[in-house]
Amino acid sequence: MLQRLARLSWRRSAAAAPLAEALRCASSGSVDITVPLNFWAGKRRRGPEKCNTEDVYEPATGRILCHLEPCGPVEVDQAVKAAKSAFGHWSKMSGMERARTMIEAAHIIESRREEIAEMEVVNNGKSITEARLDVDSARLCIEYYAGLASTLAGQHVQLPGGSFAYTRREPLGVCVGIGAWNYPFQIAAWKSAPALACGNSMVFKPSPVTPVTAVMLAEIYAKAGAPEGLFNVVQGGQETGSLLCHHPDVAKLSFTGSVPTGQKIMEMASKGVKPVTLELGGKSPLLIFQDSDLENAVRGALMANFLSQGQVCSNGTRVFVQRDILPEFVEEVVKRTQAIEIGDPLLESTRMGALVSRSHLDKVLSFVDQAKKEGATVMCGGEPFVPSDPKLRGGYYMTPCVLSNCTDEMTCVKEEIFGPVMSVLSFETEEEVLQRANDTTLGLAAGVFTRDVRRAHRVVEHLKAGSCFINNYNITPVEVPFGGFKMSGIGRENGQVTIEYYTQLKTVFVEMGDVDSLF
Ligand SMILES: NC(=O)c1ccc[n+]([C@@H]2O[C@H](COP(=O)([O-])OP(=O)(O)OC[C@H]3O[C@@H](n4cnc5c(N)ncnc54)[C@H](O)[C@@H]3O)[C@@H](O)[C@H]2O)c1
Ligand SMILES: C[N+](C)(C)CCCC=O
Repeated sequence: MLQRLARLSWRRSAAAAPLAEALRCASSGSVDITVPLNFWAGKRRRGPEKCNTEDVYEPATGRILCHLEPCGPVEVDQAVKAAKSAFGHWSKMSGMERARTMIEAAHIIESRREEIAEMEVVNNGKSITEARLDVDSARLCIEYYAGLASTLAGQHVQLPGGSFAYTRREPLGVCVGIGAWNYPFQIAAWKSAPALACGNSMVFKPSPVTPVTAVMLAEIYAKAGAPEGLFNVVQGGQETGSLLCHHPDVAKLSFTGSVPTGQKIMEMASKGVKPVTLELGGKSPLLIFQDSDLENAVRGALMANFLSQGQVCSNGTRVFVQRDILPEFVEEVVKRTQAIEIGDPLLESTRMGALVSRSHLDKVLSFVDQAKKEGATVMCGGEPFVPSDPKLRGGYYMTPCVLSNCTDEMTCVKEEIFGPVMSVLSFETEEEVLQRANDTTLGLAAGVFTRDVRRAHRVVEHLKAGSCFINNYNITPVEVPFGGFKMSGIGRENGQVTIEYYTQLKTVFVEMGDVDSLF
């Protein structure tokens, strides 16, 4: 199935790139990608002729998957020019017309769901079950903003003497999207869908670690009838990213990634006074009160920590459990964590695949070592994992880890680990846990489990976080805004409010009488 779908899809691009034969896809360990991964003005394109290519790995096996050709100033400029030209046309279309193209793109994503999900797995290492949900979220986001495209409207304001003013919600122009590696296809869709719905065009730069699927989205928009240059992909790392941020024809920057990079993006944006959306890291608290439904609290804690091998910005990695239920909670969480099936991410039975890279795996494991040194107890996991299948032996696997006896000063409790490591802390009172939960510079998400409805709302009112969950965790319906407080970010993705981040308001005064001049 995988082989058939991958061949078909890459053959479709063969007219533009006779390199499609190079892709032989069957299962983990058998994919080679040699088709170009840059895309602008309607076509896949190679990077600069003389560039230092970078190896891209398949996390499940540790094999080289493809070679990244980072774009330089010439290519970035070509992509931005293409986007600028598409903007001229796209921004003049009605919302209904734009919606038609976007809905068609959503249909194509639906029909290619399996193939996109498989490519995401091959490049990112997450389980196929999760990758399918990510593709669904991307599609739903495009459908949702297609629905909003025709609703963009201004206000009419009556003024004295029959004069009036009205406001127009106008697109910004060429928007730049820069993505992280943990949700490559979904991030590309979460950024492009609202941008395009509002009449903007986009140049998107995926993480150099996961370059493969954003370009599939570019092909899909093109196939759906988008004007050439509407959604472009340039590959590369920080140099390419910074060329994009500084480009004078770029009107807006939307970034998903770490706090230190977000700070640099904001600095670069300040040079051109460009608006920014920043979706940054987190170290989110999950509060479990003793009156919780324990089964749901345990499920919530697992969802808050182990999706995508723990590489999720919103993860609730500081799990505060009220003292009376701590032993029972830890026992159950550990039992379920030990039962998580780790292995080939393309197998249906796998629940945890490989971390994204060797260096990231080493970093996560070093956090576990540090936690031990600082006095935390490893209740389970935290070790490298070597699957029995020989082809997976070079992959980047580890056993999911639960740490107990954690205290607020420990590194594992203070820093974003971005791996499958849950830190469990105990607390006595609501007041105490709120103070400790908020004692961080970050504020992406937070959760509370309790059966007491009044406490639930009282607690979320005091939690300083952009996304709060009551009796659930890590669900992100696209109709609902997502984003952080404090150093976790600026602006929101998803929901109606995001329209405001991809448009600007023009006010028009209309005089119906004579000019009342003071001179
Ligand atoms: N809040 C959210 O929605 C969200 C979602 C996913 C990931 N994240 C965060 O992302 C981080 C992990 O992702 P990462 O390691 O890819 O982050 P990162 O900051 O290292 O890189 C993110 C992107 O920025 C680019 N980049 C790096 N330096 C740049 C520069 N100077 N100028 C322009 N672009 C530059 C990278 O090439 C990449 O595409 C975690 O901190 C995680 O919490 C946040
Ligand atoms: C879909 N999730 C799991 C909530 C992830 C949102 C994006 C953050 O990394």
